Amino acid sequence: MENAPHLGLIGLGTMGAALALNIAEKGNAIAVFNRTGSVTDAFMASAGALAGRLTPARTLEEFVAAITPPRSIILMVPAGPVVDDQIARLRPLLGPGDLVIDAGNANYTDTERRVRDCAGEAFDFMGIGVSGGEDGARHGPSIMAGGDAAHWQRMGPLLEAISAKYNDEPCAALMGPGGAGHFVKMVHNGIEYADMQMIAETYSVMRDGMGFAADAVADTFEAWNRGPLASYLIEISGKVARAADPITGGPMLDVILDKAGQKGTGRWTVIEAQHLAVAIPVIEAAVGARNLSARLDDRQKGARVFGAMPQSLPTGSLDTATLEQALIAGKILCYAQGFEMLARASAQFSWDLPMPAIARIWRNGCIIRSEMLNDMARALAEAPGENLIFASPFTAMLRESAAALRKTVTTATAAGIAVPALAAGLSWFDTMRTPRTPANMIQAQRDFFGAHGYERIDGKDAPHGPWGHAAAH
Ligand SMILES: NC(=O)C1=CN([C@@H]2O[C@H](COP(=O)(O)OP(=O)(O)OC[C@H]3O[C@@H](n4cnc5c(N)ncnc54)[C@H](OP(=O)(O)O)[C@@H]3O)[C@@H](O)[C@H]2O)C=CC1
Ligand SMILES: O=C(CO)[C@H](O)[C@H](O)COP(=O)(O)O
Repeated sequence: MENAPHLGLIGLGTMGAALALNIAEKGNAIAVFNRTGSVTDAFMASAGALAGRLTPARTLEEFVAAITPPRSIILMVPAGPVVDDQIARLRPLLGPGDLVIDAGNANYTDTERRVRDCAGEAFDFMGIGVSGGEDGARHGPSIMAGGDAAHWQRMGPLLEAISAKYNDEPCAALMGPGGAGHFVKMVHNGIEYADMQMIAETYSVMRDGMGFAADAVADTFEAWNRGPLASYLIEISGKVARAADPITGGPMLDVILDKAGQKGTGRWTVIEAQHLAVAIPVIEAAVGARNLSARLDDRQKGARVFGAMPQSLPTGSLDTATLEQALIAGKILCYAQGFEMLARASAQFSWDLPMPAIARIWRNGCIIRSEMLNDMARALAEAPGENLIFASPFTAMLRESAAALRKTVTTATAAGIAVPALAAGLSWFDTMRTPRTPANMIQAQRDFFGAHGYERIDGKDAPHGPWGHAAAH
């Protein structure tokens, strides 16, 4: 039976190879195919004892023929046209009962379109979000599935088996129909961008403002990883800061160009947030910071024209305990925005997203896994409709940490250390506790130039003005 798979996987890159081995390790036979045949050979050579459960194929025809119907075929290829191309190539080879599963980082609108397009086909289609990088894919990722109950009934047991576990609970769940799984994965990545950016901002304060060498930065992150900030991203930040460059012998961080890459999921999150009219300024700032990081020439010109930033902080003006509290506050505010976006999408698209389950399956396996997500899962279960800042224990944590966030943002800003994500979190928080914002001025301006109208605070009728329109010229 080992060589009669119902399962297949296309795309033996970083994620696909690791996922295929994970699937095989859990006792499943699986056929594998990769566009470049030599990659398949290298993959099989590295599979060791698991090779007996793997059926390599040289052509797509051979691959499909090697899978016993009903077939479940996982795609692990780059998002976008490559997925459409793979589906088009598979179309003539598949039959009733077959299921194609896109496990890459697809844009959820593409997934919705593919689900619609497959409605008239013999085979079926579902999209799942997978997080955890190579190690997660190999040993247990977090899996956000999109599809209907029948899809989950069919694929759920396998997805749960290969997923990470938190206290024996699988970090895999059905998010909702169509593109819901990929939407949740997209927001996961938006939060990932923001988490990473805020950590990088505290690194900047330590490096540029406090004169910390890389080892001192590593010591700080290691210490934080033993407290409320304990998380995969803090852990790897400590390891990154500790690493030495094999060429110069100096800190690895010091030789890495400060130009952040991005494949699009963070940008998609920001775009979708605008469509949903939900404010996620911490994630927006993180995406903007990546964009600005690419403009090295302009940044060098700016330093020449206006004077270089940042400057050192006055001695004793900030310490690592304050920075840690600032990051705790920033993290809570960022997740509050991310979960609010998920709640808004859930209502807008009638998805009924399982909010507590989302926090639960992010507790392990994925890149944003952290201790705090356990409390978030509990808070979302107790008060599903409530923004996290109003939920226990986060209200109390914010009361304790908000002053540190303000001190960090103001002190860093005074020294020209850019902390856009932390500052965006603070402004959002300040707005969320402002009973009367200056939006009355916006409404008056809109009515002045466009007769858009406004509401009065006393509820009385207010058609327009009075603005004395001659004054406009
Ligand atoms: N890397 C990560 O940490 C994570 C990645 N993802 C997502 O998983 C998917 C795969 O990523 P990853 O494994 O990192 O990517 P890799 O670049 O490592 O692998 C890409 C795979 O896709 C194949 N491929 C590329 N272009 C084509 C094409 N035109 N036609 C057919 N096959 C093609 C490659 O085959 P060949 O060998 O022939 O080039 C290779 O097998 C992406 O959607 C990514 O966003 C999701 C979570 C984490
Ligand atoms: O999905 C992921 C992690 O969850 C991938 O690693 C993704 O590539 C990260 O996004 P980017 O490359 O834009 O930083």
